Amino acid sequence: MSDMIKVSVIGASGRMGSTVCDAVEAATGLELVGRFDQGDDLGDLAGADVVVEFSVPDASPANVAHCVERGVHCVVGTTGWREERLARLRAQIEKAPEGTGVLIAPNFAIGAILMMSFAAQAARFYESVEVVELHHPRKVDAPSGTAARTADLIGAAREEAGLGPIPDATEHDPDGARGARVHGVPVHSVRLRGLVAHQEVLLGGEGEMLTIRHDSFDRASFMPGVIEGVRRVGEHPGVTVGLEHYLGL
Ligand SMILES: NC(=O)C1=CN([C@@H]2O[C@H](COP(=O)(O)OP(=O)(O)OC[C@H]3O[C@@H](n4cnc5c(N)ncnc54)[C@H](OP(=O)(O)O)[C@@H]3O)[C@@H](O)[C@H]2O)C=CC1
Ligand SMILES: O=C(O)C1=N[C@H](C(=O)O)C[C@H](O)C1
Repeated sequence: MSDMIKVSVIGASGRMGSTVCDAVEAATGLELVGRFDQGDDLGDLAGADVVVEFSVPDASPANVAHCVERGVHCVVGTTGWREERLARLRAQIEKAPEGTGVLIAPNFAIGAILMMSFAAQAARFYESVEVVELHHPRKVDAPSGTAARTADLIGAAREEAGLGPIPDATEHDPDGARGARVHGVPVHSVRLRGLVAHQEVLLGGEGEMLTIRHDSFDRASFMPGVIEGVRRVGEHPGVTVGLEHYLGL
C-alpha cells in the first residue's frame, strides 16, 4: 500500500454507505476513489486498496468474492454472514493473492462490541437469557446480525459452562410469540419508527436480573470502527469475524 489508503465503497448510496463515504473523505490518510451501487460494474474497484461493503445480505458474498479474487482487502458490515457463507469465503481466500484480508463485523459501534463481550462473559452465571433487538422499520433482515452474533456467543458460553436448555414451559405458541431461536437463545425483533439500532440482553437468575443495553442513536456511532477496520485490515490476512479481534478484546 502507498501512504494514502485508497478506499472504494460498495452500497455507496445507502444509509451506511453514504455515511462511510463522508467518513472516509474526512479521515486522515484515506482517499475515497470509488462509489459503487446496485447494477454497477465493480471492475477493478477503481484501484482501491480497501473496499468497504455495506449492501444487502443477498449481494454481499458476490461483492466480497469480487474483491478477494483481486487481492483487494475488504471491510464488510453487511449482515447475513452465517457459518455456511463464511466457510465459502474462507475457501475463496485460500486461493486469493497472499495477504488478502477480510473483516466481517456484525456491528462497528464500540458499545455494541462491548455489549456482546459482556453478554458472553455473563452468560454462564444465568439460567435464563433472551435478546431483544430494536431497529428502524426500513431494516430488511431479522433478527439483526448483532443479535444473531450475540446469541451465538451466549450459546457457546452456555455450552462451555455445561448449562442446559433455557427454562421455558411454553407449549402453545402458534404465532411465534416466543421469538426466533438462535443457538438455543430466544431473540425478539422490534421495528419502530424513530429508532436506529438498539439491543438489550436480559439475563435472569434466582431473584435477580441483569440487563445489558446498547443504543446507537446515530450512524456516526459506527464510523470510528469502520475507519479503524480500513486502517488495520491489511495487517490481518484471512477472514476475521468481529472488530474486537483488532481491538485486543
Ligand atoms: N456492521 C455494522 O456496524 C452495521 C451493519 N449494517 C448493515 O449494513 C447493511 C446495509 O444497511 P443500510 O445502509 O441501512 O441499508 P440501505 O438499504 O440503506 O443500503 C444498501 C445499499 O446497497 C445497495 N445495493 C443493493 N444491492 C446491491 C448490490 N448488488 N451491489 C451493490 N450495492 C447494492 C442499495 O441500493 P438500492 O437501494 O438501489 O437497492 C443501497 O444503496 C445491512 O445489512 C445492515 O444490517 C448497518 C448498520 C451498521
Ligand atoms: O440495519 C441496521 O441498521 C443495522 N444492522 C446491523 C445488524 O443487523 O446488526 C448493525 C446495527 O444493528 C444496525
